[in-house]
Amino acid sequence: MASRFRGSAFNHIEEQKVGVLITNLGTPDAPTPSALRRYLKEFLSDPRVVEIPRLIWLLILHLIILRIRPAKSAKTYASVWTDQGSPLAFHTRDQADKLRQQLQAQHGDNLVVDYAMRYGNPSITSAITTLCDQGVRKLLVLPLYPQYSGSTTASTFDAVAKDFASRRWLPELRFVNHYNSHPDYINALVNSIRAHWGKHGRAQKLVLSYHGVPQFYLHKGDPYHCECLATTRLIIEALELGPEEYITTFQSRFGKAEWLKPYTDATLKELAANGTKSVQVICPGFAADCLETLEEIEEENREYFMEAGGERYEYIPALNSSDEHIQTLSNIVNTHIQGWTIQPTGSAERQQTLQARSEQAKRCPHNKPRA
Ligand SMILES: C=CC1=C(C)c2cc3[nH]c(cc4nc(cc5[nH]c(cc1n2)c(C)c5CCC(=O)O)C(CCC(=O)O)=C4C)c(C)c3C=C
Ligand SMILES: [Fe+2]
Ligand SMILES: [Fe+2]
Repeated sequence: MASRFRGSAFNHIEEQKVGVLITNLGTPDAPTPSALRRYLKEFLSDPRVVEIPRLIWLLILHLIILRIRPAKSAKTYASVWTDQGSPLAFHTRDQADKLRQQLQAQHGDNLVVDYAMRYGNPSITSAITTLCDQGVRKLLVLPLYPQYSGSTTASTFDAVAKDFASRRWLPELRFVNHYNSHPDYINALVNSIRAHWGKHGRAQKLVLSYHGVPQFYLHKGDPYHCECLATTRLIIEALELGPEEYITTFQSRFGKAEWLKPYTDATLKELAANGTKSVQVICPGFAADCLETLEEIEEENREYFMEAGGERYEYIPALNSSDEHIQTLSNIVNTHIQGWTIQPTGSAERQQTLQARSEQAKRCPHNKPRA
């Protein structure tokens, strides 16, 4: 009888490894309407992302949004696309490569690192399968969302749980909920702002812009808004900024409902109209540069500010795969894997013994694939 549970091609007790899976939101495979349609369909069908009655939403999504938005979004994606693909894809890949280097230098190669996207590719299921096939029995998932939100963090957990529901032998799981006030993360942001000031001087106003969510998510208990404000508070305390020298805003509004306020675009227009001549914008909720920072903040909002009378507009890039960011992520991982034994890589001789046992173990019934 075919089984509904997935087995790993091979994972034997001898080969227990620790796996670290970093994830981000996801991005289309290409800046084309068809790739965008696929991506937006998966993303916007997630009930964690859009919380309006299912039937009504599915009608709006399929009859209106998926007919109009893919072509429009494809154009904006094309404006930030690189020869390495979508910025979010290549930054996340690069973060995983550097984090792997850093963690394996410390723990050896019985700790493995991979990355996945909540929507699109590489999927969470494909990454968990790759990790389990390598012998991972203890899995740490680190979503690269510093601030917790049901629409992002919890949705990532849902995808892991959905994958686990079809897996026979579950790895032990740990999941990082948030790191919005982690001292290393705050320091990394503060140092990045200071480095920018060192090169360009200060502006009149520091704008800390976070991705928005519908306002009713906050009223229903989502801690996202508070976590953003906490991140801001810790940054401005470290920089010793006064109330007139910074502002927290929310960007990337979608649809007609009210989202968290103040809106980034309206604020920048207002600031310029009221005489602020220079601003520096940082997006402390984005671990990597992506469409929402490169196109919306760096291009679109610059235009709004300059057209309304602003004179100097600077975007301070996301932490991406800077050494300090990788060190921060590595410290977060090390905190969360405490108590998990990672077997040393061992000598060539030990490797040979393990290899021989692996061959033997492949004949062991509980290691047979049960696809
Ligand atoms: C429709 C509702 C949306 C909610 C709620 C939402 C929350 C949310 N998103 C991010 C991070 C990212 N969002 C990105 C793109 C993006 N977001 C939405 C919609 C919602 N986001 C859409 C429709 C899109 C796609 C772009 C477009 O068509 O306009 C991205 C960038 C992805 C990329 O490919 O570069 C990120 C990152 C967070 C952190 C968040 C809630 C806290
Ligand atoms: Fe978004
Ligand atoms: Fe709040």
